[in-house]
Amino acid sequence: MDLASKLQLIDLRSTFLTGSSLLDSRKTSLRPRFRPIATQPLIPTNSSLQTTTFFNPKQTKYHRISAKLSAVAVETAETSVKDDIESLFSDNSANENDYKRVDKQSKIGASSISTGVRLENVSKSYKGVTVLKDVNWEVKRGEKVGLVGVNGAGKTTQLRIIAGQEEPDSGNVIKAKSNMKIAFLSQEFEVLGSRTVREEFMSAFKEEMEIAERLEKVQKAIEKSVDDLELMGRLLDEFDLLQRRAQAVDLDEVDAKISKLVPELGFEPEDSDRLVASFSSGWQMRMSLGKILLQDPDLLLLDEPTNHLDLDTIEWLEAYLNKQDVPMVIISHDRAFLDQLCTKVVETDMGVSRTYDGNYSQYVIAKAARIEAQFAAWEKQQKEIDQTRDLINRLSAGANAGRASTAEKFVFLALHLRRWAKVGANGERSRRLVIRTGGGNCFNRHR
Ligand SMILES: Nc1ncnc2c1ncn2[C@@H]1O[C@H](COP(=O)(O)OP(=O)(O)OP(=O)(O)O)[C@@H](O)[C@H]1O
Repeated sequence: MDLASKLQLIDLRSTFLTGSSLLDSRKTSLRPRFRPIATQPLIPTNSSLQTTTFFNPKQTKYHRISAKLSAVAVETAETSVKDDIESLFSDNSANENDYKRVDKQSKIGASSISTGVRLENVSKSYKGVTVLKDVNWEVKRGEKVGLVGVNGAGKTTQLRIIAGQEEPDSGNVIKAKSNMKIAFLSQEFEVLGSRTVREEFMSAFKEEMEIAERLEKVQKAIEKSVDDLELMGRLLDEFDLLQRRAQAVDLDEVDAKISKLVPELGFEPEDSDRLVASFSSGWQMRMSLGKILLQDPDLLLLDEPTNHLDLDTIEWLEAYLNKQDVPMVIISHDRAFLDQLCTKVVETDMGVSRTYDGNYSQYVIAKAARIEAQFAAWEKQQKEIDQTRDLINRLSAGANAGRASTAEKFVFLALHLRRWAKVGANGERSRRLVIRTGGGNCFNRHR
């Protein structure tokens, strides 16, 4: 395609930048500033295309937008002019690598799931110390899983494995889709005090921001490349590509989403222009959470989100999270918080996980009942052991008196004692039976 056709094509495609709510200059928006460049020849003056206009003059309204944008734009190092120009062109290999990285972390196979994530036989050790041992559980859409366990039990490790920040030593993390958006809200809220509230929300749209910023840079480069037709052709191609990407990510929707979310999070309209630093940690948490939700995550991981929050904010957070349908995993030492939210509790104890349906109170009751049942079974076993030991003692006495043979004693032991080794009060092997054939006691018990 020749240069004239490319310019014409871009002229048509650039209409996505016009006629939207984003043209309202009272609002801060994601749009970059596009100045009309028709006053300046795009290509040498001997060309018939010199008066071609491919940006809408209305877009001069983006001055304020651009200023906002630059505050959140990713800073680039000053390099040579040539490097600057080359950096404007898309690097397709980056996307490919991203894809490979994501694919390595997730498995989609026979046991795939339609929503959320499943841990299958996940094990993890640090420096030879086992933290997780064949851990199994899952979270689906509509479910809120509370991860509980003592300090150091491996709760955060599980979240980090799900988020792809750690690799399990063995086992699988089955994800509903390979490019799953996993959002992680920790107690350290990721906000920048020097941004305004609206800029903070805009920063959630990393890809969209990058596209908007690059569109602006490429446009400037096109203006400066009038003496180099080959370069201009490449830049126009890049511009075309970026515009198509901008259409795909739908920049208009970004702005609408932010406008909808701001009041939902409890902010007043005038708060949009206030600096993040002027808000308390509770309000900064709302911003952090808002940014996460703006990205429509497929899975939400929360690690101690209530730390440093006042009671009112915790209650607001409970109510807000309760309305969300996204699969959620929550680590919290705040039992009331877990009680309000959880539909399922996964306890990790000595590296082993156990799933309980219901909220935190139901987990406490179910766990108590399980321990009671185990204890009852253990007590029953103790009685049987004592009774059997009496019988053995009597048999031994009988054998000494010539009434039972050694073979008869061993048959008795085989029948009655093997099962004792299997179950302890906590379900573990609690006793080891050692049968001595010599004199003295018939067996020893070791706890
Ligand atoms: N990168 C690491 N290197 C070495 N040991 C680690 C690493 N990450 C975690 N651990 C150890 O693994 C164990 C589990 O840590 P983890 O943070 O998952 O526990 P937790 O249940 O979240 O604890 P807490 O409730 O205190 O946050 C701890 O003993 C911790 O010291």
